[in-house]
Amino acid sequence: MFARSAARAALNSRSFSSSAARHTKVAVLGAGGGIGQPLSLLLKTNPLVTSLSLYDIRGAPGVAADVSHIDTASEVNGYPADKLDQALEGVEVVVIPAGVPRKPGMTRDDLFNTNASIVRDLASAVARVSPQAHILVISNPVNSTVPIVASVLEKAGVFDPRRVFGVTTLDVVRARRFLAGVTGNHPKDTGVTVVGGHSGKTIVPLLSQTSYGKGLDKETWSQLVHRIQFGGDEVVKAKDGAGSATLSMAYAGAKFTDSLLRGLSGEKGVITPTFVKSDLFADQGIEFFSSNVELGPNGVEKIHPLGPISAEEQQLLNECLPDLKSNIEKGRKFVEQS
Ligand SMILES: NC(=O)C1=CN([C@@H]2O[C@H](COP(=O)(O)OP(=O)(O)OC[C@H]3O[C@@H](n4cnc5c(N)ncnc54)[C@H](O)[C@@H]3O)[C@@H](O)[C@H]2O)C=CC1
Ligand SMILES: O=C([O-])CC(=O)C(=O)O
Repeated sequence: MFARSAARAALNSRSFSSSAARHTKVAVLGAGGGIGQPLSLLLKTNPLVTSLSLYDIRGAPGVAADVSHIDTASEVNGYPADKLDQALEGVEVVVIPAGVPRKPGMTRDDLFNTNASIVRDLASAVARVSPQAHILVISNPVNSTVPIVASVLEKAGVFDPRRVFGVTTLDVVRARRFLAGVTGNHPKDTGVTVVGGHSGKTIVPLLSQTSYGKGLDKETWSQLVHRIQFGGDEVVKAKDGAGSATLSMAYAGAKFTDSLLRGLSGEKGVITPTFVKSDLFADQGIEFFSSNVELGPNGVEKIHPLGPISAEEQQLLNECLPDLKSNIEKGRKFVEQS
């Protein structure tokens, strides 16, 4: 009897302290867009989110009114173009899908001219209003927009490399799904670590590290790698001018946000690839790199090394690094010259 009531008391105190630790206010900047709307919906269903702040230069109050009727505990507020600072007040996690998407024939780098200044200005507002926030960058080109955010925060004197993330989760989601399609297994059994950056040849899937991926014949392997690297183009082509991946990206963005929130709330062993400031290839002048990262109460807790990779994967990595370096430098230079 005593043991049971003591156990119940312990449970109650644990749930009290964990809910106290989990009062997380999350902002979505670009909430009215193709990604922003379903992402806001998915975040509304996440019990780790207690308050959702939806901002866009177009349509956020409408999205917020709609999403706010969903019967989960979190509160939702929408903010129009001139209320960015209010949207960011007290926010701990900021997810940024603001910016233009690709049309057929464009590379992600072709988005730089429009999206660089959008991301720079949003990052400046975060630096001013909620400098402690964790920033999750979805806007492309991620290889450049993440360095832009870092540079803006550095200029403002508030950069903490543990709190800035490029969301590369869609590459991981695709790799898992496409590998399952090839092997006939359930995707839950075909997890793949994807490293590097988030565009074309900078996306490097480490299939040799998975039991289902390492036995593939050469032809199947190279088709699979190509599909993972250029999965975004598949969607851009199929949408035929109407944009790029939005629904799968919202899923991936919600998945990564959930991982971060679990880490922030003290869960151990939350490990996922994300594009962060990293020492892994710093000796080659590459400041940011996506690899498995352990997430914890402070954001990035530990950056894992790549682990053993095959000769073919080493070749992919060799092709990734020069492009990644120039994408990063382009982002850095943009803020220097702003
Ligand atoms: N990291 C990744 O894996 C992926 C990234 N993306 C990128 O995400 C971005 C958004 O894509 P979509 O949602 O499809 O585009 P979209 O055009 O449907 O939505 C973008 C939204 O951003 C808003 N916006 C523009 N400037 C803004 C500003 N200064 N402040 C706040 N909001 C602003 C627009 O009003 C619009 O509602 C694109 O750059 C796209 O390339 C897309 C898919 C995957
Ligand atoms: O391909 C695009 O432009 C959007 C994107 O980043 C992706 O789907 O991976």
